[in-house]
Amino acid sequence: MVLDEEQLIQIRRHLHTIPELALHETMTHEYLLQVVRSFKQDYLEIRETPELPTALFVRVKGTAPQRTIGYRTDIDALPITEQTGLPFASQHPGVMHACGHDIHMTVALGVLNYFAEHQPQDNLLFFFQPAEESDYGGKRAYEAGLFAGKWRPDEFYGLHDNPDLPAGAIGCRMGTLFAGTTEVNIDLEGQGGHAAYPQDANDTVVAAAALIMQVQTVISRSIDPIQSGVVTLGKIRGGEIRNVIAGHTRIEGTIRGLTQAMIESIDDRLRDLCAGIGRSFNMKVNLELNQGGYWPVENNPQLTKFFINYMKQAPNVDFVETAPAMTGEDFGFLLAKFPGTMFWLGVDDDSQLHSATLTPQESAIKRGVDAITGFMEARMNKEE
Ligand SMILES: CC(=O)N[C@@H](CCC[C@H](N)C(=O)O)C(=O)O
Repeated sequence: MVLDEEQLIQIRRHLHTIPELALHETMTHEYLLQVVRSFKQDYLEIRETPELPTALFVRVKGTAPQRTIGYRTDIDALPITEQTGLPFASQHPGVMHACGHDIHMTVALGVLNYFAEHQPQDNLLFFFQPAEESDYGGKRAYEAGLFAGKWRPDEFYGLHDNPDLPAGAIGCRMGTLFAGTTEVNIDLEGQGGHAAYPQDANDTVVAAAALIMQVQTVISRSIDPIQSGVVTLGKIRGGEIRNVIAGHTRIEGTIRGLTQAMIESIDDRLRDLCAGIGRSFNMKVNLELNQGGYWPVENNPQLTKFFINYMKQAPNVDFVETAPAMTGEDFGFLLAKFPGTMFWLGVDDDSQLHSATLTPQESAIKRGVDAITGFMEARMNKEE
């Protein structure tokens, strides 16, 4: 039976109650399995992967396959305490689907459900991916060899919800859609001591403050203003009590740039600044930069042209040509391995992604499912 809009919304609401952090998506995985097993099984093959236990792969066997079309959704949530007041709000304290991955999963299930009922011409591969917000599950899956043999997509598609677009609208662009990112961890190791005797200690809070202010000059003074980049230091932790000088402070942040060259040049400036602070404050400053799989999301020219042309002329699809965004996505890694397209699905909300009040419009789900199934059917009827 093809899921109707109400059933899709119920699935989304259940997923919304059980958000889980990267690589810990066990309840989500179980629920996804349960839903997929409730679909018509004639053309489906479900695969669990001990190498990446919370991932789920589902293959739909085509009638006369010329290719395998991949579709990826992320499944993890964020360490945010929900403040929506919704009756189906998160039941997991301190964790929330604040980036809309509950919407992403539901759209993927809707598309899969449609093709479980209407056997496609090409093979389809659905990848329910753990760890998008951190820990780069897409890269992990690739490096564990999970896309080998019949599980290799010839082309790959995936979406992200977008509160700034009308509910159900599809947004996309040729070229770079999302930035590449580098996760930044900085540990300052000084000498703790009594608050009254700074001369005998080496204060990492003061050094961290100086470093944070210097980092603010990277974008404004070291980067071509015509291009763009971001450095956000989102977390700092140092010291335990007001009257003890902190011997250790940790800063965590993220670097963003639309090209790999930009990311690498910001990485280099950060290395220089950390080394300089280490020298001037006479302490160890350990900088760890980890790009993981968060490469710039580069849409494939040929496939994206076809995608955009389809969406522009499809009845019932509002298509919006979008600008590049500084959000990151480890789908960028997978798109560097397999050609494909990432796109936005509008969910029309005043709250931004990663906000405790994010409330995507649920009408976007069915419209997203219809747009994607229509696109996939059109793609299957194309020779190359
Ligand atoms: C769509 C989205 O919000 N993605 C995340 C990806 C995070 C990448 C990485 N963990 C980092 O923090 O650099 C984003 O924050 O853009």
